[in-house]
Amino acid sequence: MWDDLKNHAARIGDRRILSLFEDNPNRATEFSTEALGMVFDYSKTQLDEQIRGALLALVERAGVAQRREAMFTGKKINETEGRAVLHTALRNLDGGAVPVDGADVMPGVLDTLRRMEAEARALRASDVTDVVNIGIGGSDLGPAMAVRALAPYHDGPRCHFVSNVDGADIADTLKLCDPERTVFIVASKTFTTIETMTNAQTAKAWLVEKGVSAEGRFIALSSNVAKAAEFGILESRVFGFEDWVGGRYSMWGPIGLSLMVAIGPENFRAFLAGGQAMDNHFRNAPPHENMAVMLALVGIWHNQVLGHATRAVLPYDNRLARLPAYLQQLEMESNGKGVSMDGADLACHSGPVVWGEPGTNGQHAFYQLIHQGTRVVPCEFMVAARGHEDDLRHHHHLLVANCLAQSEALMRGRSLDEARAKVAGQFTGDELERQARHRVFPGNRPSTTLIYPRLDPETLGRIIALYEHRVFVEGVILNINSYDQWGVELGKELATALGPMVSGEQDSAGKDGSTRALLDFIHRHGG
Ligand SMILES: O=P(O)(O)OC[C@H]1O[C@H](O)[C@H](O)[C@@H](O)[C@@H]1O
Repeated sequence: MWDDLKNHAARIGDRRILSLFEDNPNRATEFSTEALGMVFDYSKTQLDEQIRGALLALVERAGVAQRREAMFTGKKINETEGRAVLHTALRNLDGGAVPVDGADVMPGVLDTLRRMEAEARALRASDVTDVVNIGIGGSDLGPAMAVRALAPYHDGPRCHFVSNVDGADIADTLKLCDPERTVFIVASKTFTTIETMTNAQTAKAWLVEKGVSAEGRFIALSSNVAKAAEFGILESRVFGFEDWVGGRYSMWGPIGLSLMVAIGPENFRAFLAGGQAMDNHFRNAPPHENMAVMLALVGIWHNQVLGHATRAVLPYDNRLARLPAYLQQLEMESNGKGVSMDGADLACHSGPVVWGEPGTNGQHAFYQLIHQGTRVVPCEFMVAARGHEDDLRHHHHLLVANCLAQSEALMRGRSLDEARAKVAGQFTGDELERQARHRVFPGNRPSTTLIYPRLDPETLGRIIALYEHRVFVEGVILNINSYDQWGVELGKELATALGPMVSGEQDSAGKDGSTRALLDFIHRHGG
């Protein structure tokens, strides 16, 4: 199968993407997927009928449909941790029963959702002005991204996000808060993560220092209810979730509490409904009309087949500024693995490096490399037809024009002849030639565009669920367990061992020369 795809790559050679549009006037519709009011346009890539067919054969051969049913029905597809993968249950608002080990998880899910709603309503009605979410990774990136994304719906208390163990993070945040009117949400699935526990203790100490009782000022979001109680958080303010919710998939449940406080329970339900609608689409649409499947296949084509090691996520939607960071965890922690399900070396490359920034800012920074660098960076553009600022429609028109211009420029490029014509009035002879070469754009660079009406809560839910399912499909095709993260363990172990060496309680004997020299520098400079 991979050979088949490699043969297609050889067949197309340096074929111009633009010529595919000339050959087929319906290409834009035939090579895009429409679902739930959004369009995923992958026509500005090299995909043709045959390549799409070969990619769809991968879906069939990997058993994506069977694996998908196994996920939705609570089978323990996270095999290295022996867990089901059921973040979809958290948004299964009007769906049926979801069994894990023979018991329906839905009554518990809906009960927790109602408790969260009561808590959010109480907080929104209280004199609390600031809510600080203390969490990291999956207990931070989702709500932090979404609170920013849905700013136009934010009518609750201010929300802050403290994640880094760097004291600067919490210190800068606490400066903005009134201790009498601040509530801390300690978000940690395990309730053992050192960064989060350290920040939570610092928050508690800050309240004490300010003469404010910590009682009633802390809420816990965790699957380790016992640990949360040990920290002194009232049981009624602990919102639990089960081990079948992975950290980076957890914003749909209790980890989303800060978002619910910000935008209100109704809007949060709309976000969940958007996710659920994408689940239904993913579960029911045939592969070639399935947005998540096609998004995954385009990714596989660019990364595993053509060998482009990175992909850029470029939202032309400033409120999605944290989406690239969110997707970095979602995609790279899920599919950044070198071993397949059965423990063998992966037969192809793992998932790509994901990076990006909102447009148009990125254009004035790194797009130079995207247009003229020697490596190809497949770009994933995202844009809303309409913004929220109706009185600033001219801004939105410029934003959209830039988004469309970039994908067109990447595809079209600028030939040497065109470049010569650009500088003909300024230079002559060899100098004209030299100057022209600098102005050539190779073009033929692939991009996709996800376009949606407007970034409202439901649409955000659809987009996030879409990317979750894309990761799932890529993971199944690569035969990766997308739901564990053993690769983060070693650094944590070594950090624990290094702690006393940094503080000077223990000497650094046995460490490598570089680590010892760095420790030495820190000690010499008062660290
Ligand atoms: O929610 P927590 O248990 O505190 O975990 C926070 C994060 O830390 C870990 O190191 C994992 O790599 C992440 O997947 C997780 O989201």
